[in-house]
Amino acid sequence: MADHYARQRAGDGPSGLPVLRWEESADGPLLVLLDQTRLPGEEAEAVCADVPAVVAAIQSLAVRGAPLLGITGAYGVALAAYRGDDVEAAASRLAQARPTAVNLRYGTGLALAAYRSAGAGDPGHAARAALAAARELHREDAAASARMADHGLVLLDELLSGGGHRILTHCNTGTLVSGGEGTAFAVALAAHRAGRLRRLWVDETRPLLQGARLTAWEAARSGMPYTLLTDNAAGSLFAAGEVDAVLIGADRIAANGAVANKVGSYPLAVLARYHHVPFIVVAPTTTIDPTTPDGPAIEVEQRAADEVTRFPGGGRPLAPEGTTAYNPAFDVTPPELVTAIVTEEGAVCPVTGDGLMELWRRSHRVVEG
Ligand SMILES: CSC[C@H]1O[C@H](OP(=O)(O)O)[C@H](O)[C@@H]1O
Repeated sequence: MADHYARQRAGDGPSGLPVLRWEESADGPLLVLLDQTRLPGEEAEAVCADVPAVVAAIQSLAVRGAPLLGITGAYGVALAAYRGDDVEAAASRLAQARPTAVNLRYGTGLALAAYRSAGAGDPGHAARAALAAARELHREDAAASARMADHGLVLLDELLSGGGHRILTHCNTGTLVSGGEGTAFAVALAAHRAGRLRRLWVDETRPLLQGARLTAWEAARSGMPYTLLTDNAAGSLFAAGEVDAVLIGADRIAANGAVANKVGSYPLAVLARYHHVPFIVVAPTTTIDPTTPDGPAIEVEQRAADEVTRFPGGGRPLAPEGTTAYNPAFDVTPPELVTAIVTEEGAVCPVTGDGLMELWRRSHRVVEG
């Protein structure tokens, strides 16, 4: 099976490349991804002709971010169906490619349900049904992103006084994680467009530096007033009174409102509580998992030590050979430290399980299988 391969596109300034697209080629369909491991220096594409290539792209974070993982998983099921592969096995591999972001399981489940309901009698029809489901999820996420931006800006204006908001964000939650303009970043972008973003503080987000590499790139493209900081510097910003609110995304939200998000989010929640700063999570309802009761039940992905012991991208050593490393991709913030959760259906503030489930029920279909 071909691994995903890079396809250079002539860089013409700020990227006009789509984050993800389905392409019909003479040899069959392709899933073409903006390779996020190459940003910000290169705007290159990872071209996936089969599911192993899609799985490799997910596991290498060439494509990443909970909502986009769900969309990618759905297209991956369609790719398997068009290729005549074992679609059930492909869906299982895709759903398990990364364990924490529930969207991946949800997106593959949607496309698989569409494929199954089309029936085995006409494989072409079943493949088209899976692709249609992926495209609908893609459209729905774009719409959800816009609605989250609106709800999030209203909440920010309610919680904060004055006109200029100083927002701290962690990891990357913009167009690179979404069918639209993202989750938490989309709220900051809406504040910027409304003239109410005084500063976007961007955590670099060790070890893979999604903040430095991706959020700074997106903020620059959008003309936002942003400043990069090391993760270690966040505490002194709070102490200096320079943070009005924290805006972050999520990879899985448990039924009681516990939030799994990029490692380093939980310390920010503790800092925010100590300094009486709102800690706001922005995520579509597809990130809420009613089957996960609480934070301890969330499986946290553990990643390779060399992401910590080497410069990003497998560069030269940062630590002596043989150094072991603790490298969880995420941590879990308990609901009592979360000021609000903003979804496309509205915000829950304060965070309660009942309030969260009400938002989930407003938009969620039950996915069989
Ligand atoms: C709102 S989805 C973005 C979410 O996903 C990131 O994780 P990763 O870069 O490993 O995919 C991070 O947790 C972001 O908050």
